[in-house]
Amino acid sequence: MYKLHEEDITSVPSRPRLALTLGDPAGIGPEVILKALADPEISKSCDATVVGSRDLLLEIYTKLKLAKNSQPLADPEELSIFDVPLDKYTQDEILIGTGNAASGAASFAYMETAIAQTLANQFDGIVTGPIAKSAWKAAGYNYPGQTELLAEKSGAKRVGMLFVARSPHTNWTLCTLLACTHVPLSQVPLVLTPELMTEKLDLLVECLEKDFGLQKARIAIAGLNPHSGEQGQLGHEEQDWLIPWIEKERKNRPNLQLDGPVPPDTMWVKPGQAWYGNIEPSQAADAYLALYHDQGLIPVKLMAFDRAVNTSIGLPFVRTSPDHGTAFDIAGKGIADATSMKAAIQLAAELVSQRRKARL
Ligand SMILES: NC(=O)C1=CN([C@@H]2O[C@H](COP(=O)(O)OP(=O)(O)OC[C@H]3O[C@@H](n4cnc5c(N)ncnc54)[C@H](O)[C@@H]3O)[C@@H](O)[C@H]2O)C=CC1
Ligand SMILES: NCC(=O)COP(=O)(O)O
Repeated sequence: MYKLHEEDITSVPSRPRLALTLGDPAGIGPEVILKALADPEISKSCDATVVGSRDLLLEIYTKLKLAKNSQPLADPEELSIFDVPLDKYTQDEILIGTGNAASGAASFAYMETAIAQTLANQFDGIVTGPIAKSAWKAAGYNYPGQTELLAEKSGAKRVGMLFVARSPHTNWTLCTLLACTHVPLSQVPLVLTPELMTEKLDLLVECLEKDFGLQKARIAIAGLNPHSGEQGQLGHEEQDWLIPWIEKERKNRPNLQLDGPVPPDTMWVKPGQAWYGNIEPSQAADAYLALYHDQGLIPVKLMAFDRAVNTSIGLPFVRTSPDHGTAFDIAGKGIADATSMKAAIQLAAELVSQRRKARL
């Protein structure tokens, strides 16, 4: 269904140059990067440069090697590393398993470095290790997430948070865009507007065309309230603006199939069936537009927590990230699963190749 294939990576002259930020060094970011780069399939898919503190990475590597049932790890001595050294005070304050001001300052510095280097054309894209927003805040950086920092530094006016996951059962691809992201639940109905929805739909359509080769996509759009408001009985947003907005967009975009507002609980039945192979993939939509963070991410993580990729769309370069967070509870134990980080690296490499080809 989608045009992306592994051979896309090898048919371009040079391998995609990817910056891999360590994320919060107190979390599992360094571990999943070292595990991912130990896999030859992953390391050959791109020219990877780890952006982070070399000394700290060596220290974490040494500890992880001693962990029980230690899985293969790339040796930092053999990796390309863009060193972001930390002062001794900051390095001493970093405690594996606890996000704090020091770990937040470190992960922020890695991101700033990777973004600056990518804007200076040293990299084609960034794969980010997970950070803790609270650690950024403790370090004095008040951003809701990495996406917002990326948008600000790159000057992108519009940005979208898209989760992409390929089913290991059927190879079907689940694409879920969040209309609003790090917004408290009480603010969601206030933040959602027809203008915001149009912006997100534009981004999604551009991405499906440019990155996934889909010109006539079918997109399912969730309702906000139970049963999409049950004709106003269980909430009014659908009648007030969501249904009129979808009808207007249907008229404006005749090449798209826009379903919705789909009752939010049943919206995920078909993708679940397509994911597990219980229906033909063609019966599911090409992409799902969820109205808020948990409406989209609970089903994505139920189906694909081990392999979904958080993809920023609308930036001037490729950015992907695993879907999981810092997992402080297991950091340093050597048990973190690197599948989502591997998928994030592979997808970034594919997207870079796809965009290069589109420019030819
Ligand atoms: N892209 C990013 O930077 C993201 C950052 N976060 C941040 O991470 C921090 C922790 O968030 P949580 O909600 O606890 O989510 P989390 O994803 O860090 O952890 C949730 C649960 O899943 C487990 N887990 C997560 N990744 C795993 C892996 N690769 N292998 C094995 N088990 C894994 C953890 O041990 C934990 O039990 C928060 O500060 C949050 O803001 C959360 C999601 C994405
Ligand atoms: N739940 C997604 C998430 O927290 C990722 O945020 P970001 O750091 O990629 O902006």
